[in-house]
Amino acid sequence: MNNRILGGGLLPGSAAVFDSSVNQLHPHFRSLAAAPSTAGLDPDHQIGSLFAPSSGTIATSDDEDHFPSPAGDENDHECHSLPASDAGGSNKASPWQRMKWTDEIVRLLISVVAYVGDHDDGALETFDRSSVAKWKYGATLQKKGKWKTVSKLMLEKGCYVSPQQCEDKFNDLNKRYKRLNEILGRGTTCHVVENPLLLDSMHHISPKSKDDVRKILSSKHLFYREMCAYHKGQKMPNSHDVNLQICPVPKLAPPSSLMEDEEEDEAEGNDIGDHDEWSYELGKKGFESFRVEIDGVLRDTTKSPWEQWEWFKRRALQLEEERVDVEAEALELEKRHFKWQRFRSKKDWELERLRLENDRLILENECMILQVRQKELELNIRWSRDPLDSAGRRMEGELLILWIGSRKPNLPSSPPPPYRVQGGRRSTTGIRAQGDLLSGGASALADGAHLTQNEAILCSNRQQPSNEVDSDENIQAAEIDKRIAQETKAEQHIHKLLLLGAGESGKSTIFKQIRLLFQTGFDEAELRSYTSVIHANVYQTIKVLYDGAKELAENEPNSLKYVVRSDNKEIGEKLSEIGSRMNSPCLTKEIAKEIATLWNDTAIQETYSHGNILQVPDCAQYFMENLERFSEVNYIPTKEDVLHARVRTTGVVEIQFSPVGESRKSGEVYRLYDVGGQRNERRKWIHLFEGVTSVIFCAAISEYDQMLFEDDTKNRMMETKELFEWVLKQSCFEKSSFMLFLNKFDIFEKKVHRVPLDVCEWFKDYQPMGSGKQEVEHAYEFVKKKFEELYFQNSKPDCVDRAFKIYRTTALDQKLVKKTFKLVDETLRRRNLIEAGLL
Ligand SMILES: Nc1nc2c(ncn2[C@@H]2O[C@H](COP(=O)(O)OP(=O)(O)OP(=O)(O)O)[C@@H](O)[C@H]2O)c(=O)[nH]1
Ligand SMILES: [Mg+2]
Repeated sequence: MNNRILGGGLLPGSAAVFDSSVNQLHPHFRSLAAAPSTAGLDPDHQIGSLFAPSSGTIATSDDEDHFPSPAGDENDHECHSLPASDAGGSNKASPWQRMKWTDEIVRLLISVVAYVGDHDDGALETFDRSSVAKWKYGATLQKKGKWKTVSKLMLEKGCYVSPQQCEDKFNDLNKRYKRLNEILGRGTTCHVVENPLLLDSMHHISPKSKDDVRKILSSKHLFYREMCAYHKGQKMPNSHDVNLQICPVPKLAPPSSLMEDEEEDEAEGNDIGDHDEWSYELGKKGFESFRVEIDGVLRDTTKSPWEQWEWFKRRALQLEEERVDVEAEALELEKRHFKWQRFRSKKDWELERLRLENDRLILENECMILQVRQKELELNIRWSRDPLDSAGRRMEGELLILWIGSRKPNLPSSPPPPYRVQGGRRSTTGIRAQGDLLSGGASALADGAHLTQNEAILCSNRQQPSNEVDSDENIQAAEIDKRIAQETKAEQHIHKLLLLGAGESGKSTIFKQIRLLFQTGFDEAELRSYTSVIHANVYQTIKVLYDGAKELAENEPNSLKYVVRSDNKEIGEKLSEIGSRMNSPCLTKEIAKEIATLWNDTAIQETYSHGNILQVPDCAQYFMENLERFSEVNYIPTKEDVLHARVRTTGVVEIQFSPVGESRKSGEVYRLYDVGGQRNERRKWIHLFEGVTSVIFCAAISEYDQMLFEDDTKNRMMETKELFEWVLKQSCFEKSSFMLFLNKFDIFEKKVHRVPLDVCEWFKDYQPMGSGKQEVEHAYEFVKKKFEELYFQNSKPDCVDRAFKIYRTTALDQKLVKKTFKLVDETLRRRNLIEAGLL
C-alpha cells in the first residue's frame, strides 16, 4: 500500500497545517494536524512546502466517460502534481502535475469531501472570521473555500490535486450517483449495482434509461457504496484512514435548496438528529483530547514558557474561531428555521385557501339547490294558475293537486261550496276541480285562478333568506298537518266514491246526474257554457260521418251506397274542415240547415249504420235531431243537452252529496270523484286509491262491437274487461265495495237485435235466445254473468265478501240513476252497519 497516497502520514512539514485554514476543520482533524510543529515558520512558506512534488506521483489519465465539467478548464480527469520548479508559485502555467485517479485516491477524495462537508474553510481565509455577516459572503466563495480545503487535505495525504480537479471529480461521482438513484430509486440502485443483470427484469424502466444505467455502471469510477455512505453520513467503506473514517462534518445545505427539494430537507432533518448525538460524542472525545493536548504542552520540557504561552495564545484563538463557527452554524440553523416557518405558513395559507374554496363550492351547491326549489315552486304555481298550454289546449298533465312534498296546501275547514262545472275550482280537499273541455277549445273552464293562502306564502318566500323560508315552511307544514288532522276527523263520516271505467263509458254523465239529482244542478251560466261544447259535438259528428263515408266509398266492396250526393259534397267538405278546427264557429241556422241536409243524405245514413267501425258519438242521433234548436240565436242548453254533450275528462272532478237530501242528517254523505277514462288519463287514478269506500265501475255494454278511440284495433269491451280485472286486483280496494254499472243499456237493447254479441271475443260463447225483449234480457244476463265471473276470478278469497253489486243503467235516464243511487246508498249503509257490528 502506498503510504504516501493513502495518507499513512503527513508529509514533511505537515505540522504547518496548523494554520488558520486547517483550524476550521473538525476537531479530530485538528488533533490530527496538530502534530509537533516547527514553530516559528512562515505559514506561507510552510504551505508552499506542502506543494513539494511527490516522487510517487503518476502522470497518466485513466478516467473514462464522465459528466461534463462545468468549468471545463483544468484537466478534468487527471490529478496533477506541482512541479518542483514551480513550487514557489511563480510559474503561470498550471502548477499541478498529471496524476492518475486511482480507486484509492477517489475513495480518499470522497472521504475528505465527507470530512470537510460544506464548511467554508477556504472562504473564511478571505475575511475576518469573527464577522458573522461575512460568513454569509456567498455560496460561490463558500464552495471555493471548501474545495481548497479538500485539495489541501488531499495534498497532505500525498495526492497533489487542485481544488478544481477535486470538485470536478467529485461532481462527476455525485452526478452518476444521483442519476442512478433517479432512474432506479434509492432502494433499488444498490441491488442493481451489486447485480447489473437485475436491470433486464425491470420492465417499467425505458430502454433509454436502461442504457444510461448500463453506461454508468460500466464506468470505472462509480463508487456507489462510498457515495451512499457520503450522502448518508455513514462510515466510509474501504477507507483505511482512521482519521477520515468517522462521519463527516454535518453538511449545511445551501439555503436556496431548502424549499426546492423537500426530500433533501427530510434527509437533512434526519442528519440533524443524527448529528446532535454524533457531535455530543465528538464533543466528549474532543474535550478529552484537548485536556491531553494541554497536559502534553505543559509537560513538554522542550518548550520554553514563551513557546507555551504562544501555544496557548494560538489555541485560544482557535477556540474563539470555533466558537464563531458554532455561532455561525446556529445562525444558519436559525435561518433555516425561519425558512421552514415561512414554508409552513405558506402551506398553511394554501390549506386555508383550499378550505375557503371548498366552503365556496358548498355554498354554490346550496344556492343551486335553492334555485331549483324556487323553480319548482314557480312551476307549481304557474300550473295551478293556467292549466291551458300556449296552444290553448288543456295540458294532459298531472293532477292539479298542489302538494308541497307530501303536505296538503292550506285547506278550508268550512263546508265546500257547491260544485260548479264551469270553471276549474278548488275543491274542499285542495284538488282543483276541472270541468271538461272539448279538444275544440270550449275553454269555458279557465277561471282566474286564485292562489290559496299557502301558495301566496310560497310565492313570498322567494324573497326571503333560506333559513327564514325553512322556518316559515316548517310553521306552514305544522299548520297544514294540524288542519289535515282536523279535517280527517271531521270527514270521517264522508264516504269516498270513485267513478272508474274506460273512456266514454258514461262516468261523467253519471256525475252530472248526481249534481242534478242531489245538488242544485246547473245554473244558467253553466248551461250556456255548454253551448260551444254542443256545437262542437255537432260539427265533429258530421265530420266523422262525412269523412267516414268517403273512406268507405273508397275501400268497401259495395262502395256506391257510401257515395254522398254530388250537391252535398261541397257542404260535406266545408263541414269537415270546420269540424277539424280547434275553435269551431257558432252554429248558425244556415249551417244547421246544411248539416241537416248532409245528415239526411242516404250515404251518410248508411255510414251511420256502420258507426261501430268509426268513432261516431253515441249521441249523434240526438245532436242531429236537435239542430234547429241548437242553432237558435238565444239557445240555452237544457239539462238533457248537457247530459248528451260529450266532453272527454282530463284530471279529476269531485262532488259531495247525500242521496236522500241536501241535509247531511238525513243520510250518508258521499264524495264522488270523476276521472278521465282514456288510457293516458289512467295513470292519474292511483292518487285517489286511498280510503275508497266504493268503486263505481262503469262499463258501456253497448260497445261490444266498437273499437277504442285511442286504439282502433282494440275492441272496447275487451279493454273494459282488462281494465276491470286490473282494478279488482288493486290492493287498495281490498276493503272497498264494488258497484258495477252496466251502462248504456238503452243503446245495448237496440243493438243486440242487429249485432250479435259474439262479435266480441269475450262473448264468443254467447248463444242467442228468443226475440224482442227476451232476447235483450238474455243477452244482458249473459253479459252480467261474464262480469260476475270476472269479479270472482279476480278477487282474492279474503275479498270475496266485500260488497259487489251490478246495476243496469242508462246514464241519460235520470229516474234510473236516482233509483240506482238509492240502492247504492242502501248497500253501503248496510255495509257500514255490518262493519260496525250493528247488523
Ligand atoms: N245513449 C246513451 N248515451 C250515454 C250514456 N251514458 C253516457 N252516454 C253518452 O256517452 C258519451 C260519453 O259519456 P261520458 O260520460 O262523457 O263518458 P266518460 O266515461 O266520462 O268518458 P271519459 O271522460 O272520456 O272517460 C256522452 O255523450 C254521453 O251523453 C247512456 O247510458 N246512454
Ligand atoms: Mg268523463
